[in-house]
Amino acid sequence: MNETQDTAIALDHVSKSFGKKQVLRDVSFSVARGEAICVLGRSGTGKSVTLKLMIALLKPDAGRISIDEDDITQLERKELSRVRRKMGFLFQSAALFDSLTLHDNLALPLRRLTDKSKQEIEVIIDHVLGQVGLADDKGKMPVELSGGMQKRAGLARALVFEPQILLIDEPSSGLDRITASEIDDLLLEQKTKHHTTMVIVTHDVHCARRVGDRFAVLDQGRLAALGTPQELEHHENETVRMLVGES
Ligand SMILES: Nc1ncnc2c1ncn2[C@@H]1O[C@H](COP(=O)(O)OP(=O)(O)OP(=O)(O)O)[C@@H](O)[C@H]1O
Repeated sequence: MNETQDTAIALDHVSKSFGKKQVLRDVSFSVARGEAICVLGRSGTGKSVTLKLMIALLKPDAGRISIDEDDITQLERKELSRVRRKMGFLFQSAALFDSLTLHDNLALPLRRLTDKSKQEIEVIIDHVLGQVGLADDKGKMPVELSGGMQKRAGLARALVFEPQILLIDEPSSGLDRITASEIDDLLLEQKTKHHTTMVIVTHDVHCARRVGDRFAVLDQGRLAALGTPQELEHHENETVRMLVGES
C-alpha cells in the first residue's frame, strides 16, 4: 500500500485567520488509516479550528485538506456530504436535541439520511447504545442523562453511520477521572475493534496517552511537534515537553 492509500486525513500547508487574527499558520500533518492522533496545545491555539477544518465547517485561507483522496476545500456541497458520511463528530457539548428521547436523537439522522427500514434502524440503535453502555436508557430525555452519559450518547450518535473517521473535541471535559477513563475505554475499543481513524482534541494527557498513537502539538497556531509521546518527551520546545509530560 502506498502512502496516499494509507492516509485518511492530510493537512497540507493549512493557514486560517479570523479577521486580522491568524489562528493557524502553515500547518501540515497527516493521519494514517486506523491511527489515533491527539491534538494538544494551550487554550486558544487553534485545536478546535483544526477539527472544524477537517469536516469543512470552516474553510482554510490557504492549503489543502484531504479526506482519503478528496480535497475537501474544493468540493461542492453534495460531494462534501458524501465525504462527511464517512465521518463522525463528537463536539464539546454532545449537542442532543432536548425535546427528543435518546432513541429519537439517534433515529433522526438515520431516518433523514438513509433509506433504512424502521427495523434496521432499531437494530443499529440497540447496537450503538449497547456499545456505549446506554442500552437501558433509550427512552430517557437528554436532561435526564448525566454529563458522562451525555458524552456516551453523543458518541453513540457519532457511531450510527459506522464512521471510518471520528473527530472528537474534548472527550473528557467536565467529567470526573473515572468517568473520563470510561470514555477513553470506549474510544480505545472503537480504535482496536473497528480500526477507526481518530483525531482527538484534548487537554487530558492521561486520555491522550491511553488512546493516542501520536500527538500533534500546536503552539501559537503552528505545528510545534508531531510524534509518539515517547518521542516528544524530550522535545527541544519546553511547551511541548510540558504538554505531553505526565503530571
Ligand atoms: N468562528 C470564529 N470566528 C472568529 N474567531 C474564531 C472562530 N473560531 C475560533 N476563533 C478564534 O480562533 C482561536 C482558536 O480557537 P480554538 O477554538 O481553535 O482554540 P482551542 O485551541 O481549541 O482552545 P481551547 O483549548 O480553549 O478549546 C481563538 O482565538 C478563537 O477565538
